[in-house]
Amino acid sequence: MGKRKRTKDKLEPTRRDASSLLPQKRHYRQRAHANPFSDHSLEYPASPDEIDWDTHYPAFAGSGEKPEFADVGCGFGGLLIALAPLYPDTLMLGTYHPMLLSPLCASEIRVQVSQYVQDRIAALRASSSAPPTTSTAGSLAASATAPGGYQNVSIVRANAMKFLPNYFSKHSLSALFFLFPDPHFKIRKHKARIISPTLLAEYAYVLRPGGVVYTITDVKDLAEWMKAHLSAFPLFEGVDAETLRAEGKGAILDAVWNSTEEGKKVERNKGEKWLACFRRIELPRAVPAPPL
Ligand SMILES: C[S@@+](CC[C@H](N)C(=O)[O-])C[C@H]1O[C@@H](n2cnc3c(N)ncnc32)[C@H](O)[C@@H]1O
Repeated sequence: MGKRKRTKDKLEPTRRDASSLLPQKRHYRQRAHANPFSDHSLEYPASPDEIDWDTHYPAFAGSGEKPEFADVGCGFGGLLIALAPLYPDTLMLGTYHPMLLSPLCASEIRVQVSQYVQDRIAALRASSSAPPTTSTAGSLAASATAPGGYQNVSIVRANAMKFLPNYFSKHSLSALFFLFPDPHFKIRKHKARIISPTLLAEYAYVLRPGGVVYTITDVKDLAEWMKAHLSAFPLFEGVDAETLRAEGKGAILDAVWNSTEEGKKVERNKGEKWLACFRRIELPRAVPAPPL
């Protein structure tokens, strides 16, 4: 009798034992036909009070809790998934651009990616509430014991450059993340950058005094751009990593540095990363007037 070939089907059940609950990125590809400027097909809430947060965070239903951490441009959700068990009582919301094909995350087509992250959160929640199995999948095994069971994370498809205050009320956030944002290299595209003087006023509005803006990028020019704009804005001031670590925010810094999919890609490619953090201060500080 000849050797029997191990077919794909025969391998499937074993592989499924370990990872079937978690969605796989390769199943979430889609045509790249989206019109980058048409995000108006989405309906936006008129204000954060119109949002049914209970559907986002069912385990917190009726608590009146609202998101306190916002990851603007959350990609494949790495930061949220890393932070969720560290702050199980803090609600976190990630946003995506609803349509645009990111020049940097070329494989990310929003609808598909947001579906992937939604499925990822659902799978982590389900595996956290299920009795432990003999699964060897590290992330699932870890999720089964994760404090809070990922009930505190959710995402929305929303253009944060236009609608952030529709999701977050005044001073409601204690942390705002811009991790590896799209660089928009060309000068004529700089207006599309997620950090700009006009938008900083909105970020200062949704962040509470004492709250922190975390930025990181592997693009030096963008790092300088973000630092220059944030430093020049009267309601933000730079805060160094040592100070944040002394305040107990070291785990956040580690997640910002290590946990996102873009960050991991930069790591694999041995690229450099530039981290910069800024505190939302209570009263505007004097800043030098720009040269005429
Ligand atoms: C390069 S990816 C970075 C993803 C993730 N932060 C990471 O580090 O892996 C840029 C992200 O920004 C999001 N994005 C771009 N423009 C946006 C906008 N105007 N509003 C909300 N999200 C936006 C994209 O959907 C994408 O998730």
